[in-house]
Amino acid sequence: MRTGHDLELVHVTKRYGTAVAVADVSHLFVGGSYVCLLGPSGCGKSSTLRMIAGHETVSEGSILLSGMDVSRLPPARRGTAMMFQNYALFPHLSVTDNVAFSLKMKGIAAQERRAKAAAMLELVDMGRYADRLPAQLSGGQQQRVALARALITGPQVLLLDEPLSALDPFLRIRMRAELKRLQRELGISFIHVTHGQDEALALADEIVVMNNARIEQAGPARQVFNAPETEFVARFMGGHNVLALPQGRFAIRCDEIRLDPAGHEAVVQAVEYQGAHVALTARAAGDQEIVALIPEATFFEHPITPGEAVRLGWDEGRLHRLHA
Ligand SMILES: Nc1ncnc2c1ncn2[C@@H]1O[C@H](COP(=O)(O)OP(=O)(O)OP(=O)(O)O)[C@@H](O)[C@H]1O
Repeated sequence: MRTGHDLELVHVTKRYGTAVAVADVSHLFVGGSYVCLLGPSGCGKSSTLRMIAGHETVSEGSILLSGMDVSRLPPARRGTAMMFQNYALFPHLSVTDNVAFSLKMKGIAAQERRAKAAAMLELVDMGRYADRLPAQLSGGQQQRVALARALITGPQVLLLDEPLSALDPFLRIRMRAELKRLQRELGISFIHVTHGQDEALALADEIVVMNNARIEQAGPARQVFNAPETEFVARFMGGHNVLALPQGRFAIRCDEIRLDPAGHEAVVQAVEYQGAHVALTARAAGDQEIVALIPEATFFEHPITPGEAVRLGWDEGRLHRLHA
């Protein structure tokens, strides 16, 4: 559903010399939503984000924000702001001066700059670090400062390039909850580049999966996970088997496969304990590998070891036909 603050890519292509990094991509990013751009290394995610930010020129096509063509505007005049992977804070400036930097460039008076910076630092829970230098902060704290610095410009769209990749796993999960909270509170769009499926599932209202410079599939997180349209999306999102059946190729979630006396014969190759589930990797007729996630309690009623023959079944209705 369109809103007044949508961001729209219309047949956008990015070339570096003869190499095509983004190939004729069109997409509507609905205003006020959290979108994750997901895909393997080199698929064109960062190029897409940098074109939206204005840090990279568009080779062909246009970028519209709130109905206005911003493709040729400088970054500061687009209504977007970008938070970089390495945070890019000025090392010699205090936290407050880093956050207020863009306001200084706009010629806003010192008192107003400080008041706005203080409010932004409160928003990201960094008020008490206002006078420190970046080197005196942890990675997670530097990231909050970088967020405040991006948000102070009042963007309609915040662009985040792998914002969590430099954090340890514990902090990453905390910060992602924080990002989601901020997006909800501010009501603006966040477009977040990641190559982490879990991150995208946890955060996104919409997931846009890119592959080979194109959008392979886009939709609500649950839909992309549960109904992958292509083999690439099924394998990249994980948690699925791709089955070659007489009627065609299908995806089915690994937790939809069960031990079933009436099912297909297979020989167990590996057994992996995963806490809530046990993952059985088995080989069926036609050299087909099938992974079954069996609930832990069910598995341990009759534990299975590699080399054993099992029978695996599923509901036909849970199969999703793959289109490529
Ligand atoms: N400045 C550049 N000059 C030439 N080629 C580039 C440039 N930037 C990116 N590319 C190429 O464009 C393609 C897409 O790169 P991009 O950085 O957009 O991918 P990505 O999906 O963000 O990858 P990653 O997850 O590794 O950051 C890659 O093949 C890359 O080598």
